[in-house]
Amino acid sequence: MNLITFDCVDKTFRKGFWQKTTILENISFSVQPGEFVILRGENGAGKSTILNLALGLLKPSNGEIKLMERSPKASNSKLQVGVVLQDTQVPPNAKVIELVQLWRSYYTNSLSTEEVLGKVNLKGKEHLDASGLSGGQKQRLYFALALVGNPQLLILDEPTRNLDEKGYEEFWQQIKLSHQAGITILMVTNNQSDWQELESLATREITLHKYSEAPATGQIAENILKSDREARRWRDRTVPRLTSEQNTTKTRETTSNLLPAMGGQLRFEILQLLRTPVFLVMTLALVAFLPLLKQLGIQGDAAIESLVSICGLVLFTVVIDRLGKRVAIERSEKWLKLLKVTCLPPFIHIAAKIITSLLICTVSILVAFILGYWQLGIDASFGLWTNLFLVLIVGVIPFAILGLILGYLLNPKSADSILGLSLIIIPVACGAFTVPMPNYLQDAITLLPFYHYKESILWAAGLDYDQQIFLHLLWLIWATVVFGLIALWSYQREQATQ
Ligand SMILES: Nc1ncnc2c1ncn2[C@@H]1O[C@H](COP(=O)(O)OP(=O)(O)OP(=O)(O)O)[C@@H](O)[C@H]1O
Repeated sequence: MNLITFDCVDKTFRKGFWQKTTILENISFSVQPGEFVILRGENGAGKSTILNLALGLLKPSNGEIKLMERSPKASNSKLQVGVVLQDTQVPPNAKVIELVQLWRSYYTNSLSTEEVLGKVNLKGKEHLDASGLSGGQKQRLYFALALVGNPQLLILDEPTRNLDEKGYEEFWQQIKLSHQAGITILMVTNNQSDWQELESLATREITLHKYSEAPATGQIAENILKSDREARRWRDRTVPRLTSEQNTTKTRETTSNLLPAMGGQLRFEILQLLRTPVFLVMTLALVAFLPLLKQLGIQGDAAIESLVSICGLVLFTVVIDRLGKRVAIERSEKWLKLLKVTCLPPFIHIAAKIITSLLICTVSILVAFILGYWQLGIDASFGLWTNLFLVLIVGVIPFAILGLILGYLLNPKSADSILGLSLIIIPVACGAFTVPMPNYLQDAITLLPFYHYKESILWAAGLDYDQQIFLHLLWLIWATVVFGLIALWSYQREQATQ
């Protein structure tokens, strides 16, 4: 079994609208269990591109790539893979221990937090803000995250960058132990001092030539440094082999960890939310406008109508803005890239974000209802409040998914402008404010999911609506399915264009 297979792979990048640049052409190689492979080459030759392709972060222009005998885009291909890449970031407001615990929740066979922090000597730094760590400490943290899942394969891109002398020695100590324990390693390094260590460890060296300077034999040249038998003898000298029973356990334990991963991701999102409560405060501030309506003498049906309009607007703002902008920022800050090289399935990432936003929505609706009852004197039955709550919260799900789509497709600046604009256009389109418009525009509006959300809310609130509730609910279900599929596609597309 090959752990990594590249079969006749080409990679071109777009340069401007029309032009394309070829970076890799006809690249074939494989990495087998137990190997320690060095990938070297000049700056810009395409080494990181090869690693990004191997991890499914980029799509090959031609050819086939397999990671652990699966498509590298499938999250379960990374169940036994630990990764340190260049150009990734930890999120702001997350502590070292929280990141390690988050990673632990993804893997069934994970190491304990203590063990993994001990391996990279970050003990005592558990409660520090991860984004505030020094460059070398961050590099140790990335290595810790790579080791957490107890991987069989380590993919490391310039892992010794920024390490001080002590960090460097500790890193190589861990690498030796990992390799002795049978972990396969693919490492990219241009650091000259690494070569001293690599001389005794590496089993194979792959040299990558720049596409434009490649010899007739092709872009890659392989050099065996240690025969298979020699490498195995070296490992056998230092570690006892796994018994067949231990081997079976290891294989059995590599199924995905969906529920704990969902729990871990949710806990992490909620912590992030509580540490940056701007959204919660802003949302509550908007809802707190309700008592003003009392001063204006608004009562009865008009009071319910105002209440549901404000709720709809607040919910829409929360899901579109929070999800869209947050995801766009996470992408540009390369935090998403760090998540994508784990085995976290995309739907868990998407679901955890949506659920946290729905939590903010729930708090806002409850505050609005309490104010409606207390300040505006809305005396509705328990059944009506419940029905209204359910329609408000369930009906906003397609828009939450739409927010995610925008976040995956746009950069933070464009996301900000488009989201800002939509917050004006959509309420007008839904009739929250009366603006004269031609008939054809009014007809076109009935095709928008926003219109169906508004009509469903009016129905739930017992107000005047167009008597087509099943049609509206069907439209919202249809929009959820279609937006859900587009969200998964845009997540994949984002992977392909990073
Ligand atoms: N997403 C991208 N879009 C366009 N060009 C890209 C993209 N990613 C990489 N490149 C180009 O591909 C080439 C190879 O880049 P890559 O980072 O793989 O090289 P490298 O061998 O890892 O370099 P280094 O040793 O400096 O890290 C570079 O010319 C780079 O500009």
